[in-house]
Amino acid sequence: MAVKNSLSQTRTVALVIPARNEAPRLPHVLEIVTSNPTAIFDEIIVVNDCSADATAATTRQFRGVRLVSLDDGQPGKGRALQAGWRQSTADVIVTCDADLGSIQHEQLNSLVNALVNQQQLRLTKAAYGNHADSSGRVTELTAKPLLEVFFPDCADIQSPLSGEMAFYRTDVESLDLPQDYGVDIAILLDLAKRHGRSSIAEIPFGTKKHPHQPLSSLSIQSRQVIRAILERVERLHGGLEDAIRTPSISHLLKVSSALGNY
Ligand SMILES: O=c1ccn([C@@H]2O[C@H](COP(=O)(O)OP(=O)(O)O[C@H]3O[C@H](CO)[C@@H](O)[C@H](O)[C@H]3O)[C@@H](O)[C@H]2O)c(=O)[nH]1
Ligand SMILES: O=C(O)[C@H](O)COP(=O)(O)O
Repeated sequence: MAVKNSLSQTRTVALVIPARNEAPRLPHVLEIVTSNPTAIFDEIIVVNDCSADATAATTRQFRGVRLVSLDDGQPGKGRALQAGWRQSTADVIVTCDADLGSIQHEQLNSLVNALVNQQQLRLTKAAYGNHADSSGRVTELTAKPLLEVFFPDCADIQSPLSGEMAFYRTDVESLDLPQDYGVDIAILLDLAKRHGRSSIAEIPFGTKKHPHQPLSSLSIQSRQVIRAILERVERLHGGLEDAIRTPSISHLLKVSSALGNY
């Protein structure tokens, strides 16, 4: 069921779903991705990330879905994703959260179709909502402000933290990625650095329906996202000191002094 691009090159596609304690929500996502005849996945891999619930048993109920189980007591979304795609030889990897109430198979197909048919693209990502009030809290309060300051080329990305993405397996295999929630923004920034901002495209996915974590959990997630961004400031800009001399920081200082007038 591999996908052909406009040059009739055949690409194999794997869907990787990281799942930690997702037994109640995973069946909805798996029903959608396994039941549609137009789906383009050669394999579907669920990575059960140290779950304490029936995530593994739930996955086994779906024929044709491969289960990768991590049970060393060191969970992390980034390492679950990487464990998933390391089990695959597919050309294209699609990632999708296990808890999405809003996912449609056409949306995942469109990530792959855009990637393989537009030669300049190396990463396609879901874009959710269309204004700050319909976006995520970590996205608006942590990721976007930091991107504006340190990576202004990427500041227009609507959903930099979306977990629904498509990319080439060989492209990400050589990246040094975080093991935690920093992984999505790290993939974005590393591929933007390697191939340029124009290699990334967002695909509208409408409104995201997913469980909302309490602030105490999002605070941890936020720290992980900050660490991933600052590590890239260090690696890509040569440290904060150099980044501070860039026009984006002077812009920020102007903005903050303007805000001081209120
Ligand atoms: O240790 C973990 C934590 C999460 N997950 C899975 O990863 C996915 C996303 O986790 P979730 O807690 O639902 O993330 P959100 O709070 O919705 O976070 C958003 O923002 C994160 C930070 O950028 C992204 O990683 C997510 O994909 C994105 O949905 C889900 O399938 C989880 O089961 C794991 O496999 N291991
Ligand atoms: O994507 C995000 O910013 C976080 O996952 C939080 O999302 P929420 O505010 O929709 O719960």
